[in-house]
Amino acid sequence: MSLLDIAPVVPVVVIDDLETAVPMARALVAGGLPVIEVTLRTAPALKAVKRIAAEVPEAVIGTGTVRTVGDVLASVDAGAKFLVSPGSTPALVNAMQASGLPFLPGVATASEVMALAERGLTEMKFFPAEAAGGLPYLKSLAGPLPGVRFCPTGGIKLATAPDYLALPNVGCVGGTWLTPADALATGDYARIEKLAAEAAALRQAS
Ligand SMILES: O=C(O)C(=O)C[C@H](O)[C@H](O)COP(=O)(O)O
Repeated sequence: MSLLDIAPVVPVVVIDDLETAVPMARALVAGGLPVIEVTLRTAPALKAVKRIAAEVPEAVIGTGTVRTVGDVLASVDAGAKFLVSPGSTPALVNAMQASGLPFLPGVATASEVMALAERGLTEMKFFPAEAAGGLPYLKSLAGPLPGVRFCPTGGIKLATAPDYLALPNVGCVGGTWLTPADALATGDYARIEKLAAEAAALRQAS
């Protein structure tokens, strides 16, 4: 099954404390969101991926903020099941393709989408979704660029996700709202599970 079709929302998580990784992943899975993107923006990120991969087998754990060939190799090494990048350089896309993992290269323009389509790629991250034009922009891409589907991410919340999910060229959306920093800091995993459950219910609602 495509990465875009497993769950309506992909939580984008920033791990500051390694100890939060496993209980956080369990809460997201329990709420109904098994696809989890750990951003490589913090020191414990790769260790967090490794732990989640080992201890939460129901999670489909991947890395985000993948910017370099080194990030790709380190992600594979940590046990990531997919890769997400904010943008797409030829060297990075080559490395992501060579990894053999599913991946969502970041795009924000029609030309970027077309460059990836020339490589046979049909699933991408639209980033930064709201800032780059949001719903009307994605709607405008659907006509001239059929066959490409997106995971818009950046500025999307529970309230705005349904409109994105209703677009024919959107498979799922990504966002950080599922794992608020204060909930992680205080160990409020029940709140994270509740946020995940609300988001997981969007597929039926949309
Ligand atoms: O660094 C990356 O590659 C990312 O994944 C960036 C995230 O997609 C955004 O930071 C989403 O953040 P929100 O707008 O809070 O939902």
